Amino acid sequence: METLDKDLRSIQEVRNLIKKAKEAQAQLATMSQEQIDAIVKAIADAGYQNREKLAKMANEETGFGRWQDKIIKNAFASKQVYDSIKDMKTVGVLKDDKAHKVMEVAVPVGVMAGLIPSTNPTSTVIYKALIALKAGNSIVFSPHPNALKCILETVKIISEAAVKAGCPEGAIAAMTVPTIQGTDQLMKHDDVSLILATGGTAMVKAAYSSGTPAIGVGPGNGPAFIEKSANIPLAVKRIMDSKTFDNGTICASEQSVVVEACSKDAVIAEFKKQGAYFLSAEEAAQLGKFIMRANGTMNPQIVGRSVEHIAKLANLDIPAGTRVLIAEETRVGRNVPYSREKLAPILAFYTEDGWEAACERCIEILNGEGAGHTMVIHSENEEIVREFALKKPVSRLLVNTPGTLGGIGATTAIAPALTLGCGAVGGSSTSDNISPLNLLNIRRVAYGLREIEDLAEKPAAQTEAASIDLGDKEQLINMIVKRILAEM
Ligand SMILES: CC(=O)SCCNC(=O)CCNC(=O)[C@H](O)C(C)(C)COP(=O)(O)OP(=O)(O)OC[C@H]1O[C@@H](n2cnc3c(N)ncnc32)[C@H](O)[C@@H]1OP(=O)(O)O
Repeated sequence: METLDKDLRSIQEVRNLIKKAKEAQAQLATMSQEQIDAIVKAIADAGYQNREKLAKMANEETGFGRWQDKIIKNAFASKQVYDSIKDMKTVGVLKDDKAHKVMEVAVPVGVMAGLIPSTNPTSTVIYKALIALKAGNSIVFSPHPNALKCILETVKIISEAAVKAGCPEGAIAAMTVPTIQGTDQLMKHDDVSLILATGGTAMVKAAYSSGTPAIGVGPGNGPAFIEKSANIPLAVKRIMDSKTFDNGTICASEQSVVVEACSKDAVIAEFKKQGAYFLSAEEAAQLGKFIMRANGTMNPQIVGRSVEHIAKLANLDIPAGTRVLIAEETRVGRNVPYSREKLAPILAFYTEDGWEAACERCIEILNGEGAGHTMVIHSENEEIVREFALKKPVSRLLVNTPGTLGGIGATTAIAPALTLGCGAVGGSSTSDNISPLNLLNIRRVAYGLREIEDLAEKPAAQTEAASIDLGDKEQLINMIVKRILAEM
């Protein structure tokens, strides 16, 4: 009875939020680029100013990650994302190609639904609000229930700042009673035009099945291949820094390391030197039981947790100061937990004979889970990087950079984003790092350049066409019939 009541309240709330968001969007649609940009700047400034408070709230509420790193994530989502979009033209005429007589006009999609994960809650709200508003849309958030408080606080802070900068009330809103039924209603509502879904596989699938256009992010599971020409200490440092960043909660983070047999010893020695602990077969089996839940999905008990926490959970005795746990693995599959996505400081370690075998292993891992997402290669050999680029089922092949920060565009020049498209192979409509340009439609105003008869290929026919009076339908049909008969 109580659940039913909660569901009804959630559905009713969603309907109200969508109604207001629709009215707000109608006003946004009349605003100039300058007015929209002022709102977007206010959101970015508010997110940045509150980065520490929101980071601490997210960490405290979810138990995931490290608040120190969440500050960096909030700063990234506000400042770096803002810098990358601030000069983007997103309102009115985007392009006017006088030579080809085609003009492009931006058309906001309307009201958006934003699903927010518990792993990156506050940063994802700031990021999604920025890109939605920059494209002239309003957005209603569906918070992951385990991160409700910090998500609502973020929405409050940025929406108040936006309203002060001229944003209509209701353009940025969040469900305060998040239930599956309420979120379902949000995703299926006729007045919602686009869903931006980041979260667990089930929620992303629900978004795709809702009948509303959706941009979703499938699971990541990126391997990092250390090719023999790589600078091993630097490659290991980047992997360690990446895997420990916010305790591994970002989906572009490395999930396994693949090395060639010839450099195995050197790589293991370097990992140990930098604070990794290689689990024995028994220890790996013991910890392996905690990686997945019975239903085959990632176990929240290990997600975003420190090595000490995970070791205690699995009753492992590991050296103090260990930063990452590594298990040697030779298999890949749904029932091989180390070969799956582990948003925690845990890595699988594969050894292969030569780079071609390593290449095949990376493909096998990605086809097992994470196809279309991201992988990393550490190499000084351009030829091998090129070969990898041609073959891998990923949307981002990162080279000589940490996966976590490279994938989101913090240490690379790809678009700064916290929603990373996984392409068709990953069940996504785009392989882009999502930016405002993915959240608007383009109306093309195209002038006629030639008449129908100019489309005929044969010069003779063109001459004939030139002499036809376009108003004379009979003459035009006769000419077309004559041409068809001539070609038979
Ligand atoms: C760029 C990036 O880094 S994006 C990273 C995004 N990736 C992820 O978040 C990783 C995928 N997430 C997960 O696998 C899981 O969410 C975990 C492991 C992190 C956390 O697991 P849990 O806390 O059990 O959360 P889970 O997502 O399974 O959802 C718990 C419940 O909340 C519900 N729920 C989740 N999101 C919502 C929502 N937006 N609205 C309503 N209900 C929701 C789920 O349906 C589930 O309900 P149930 O218990 O009745 O089945």
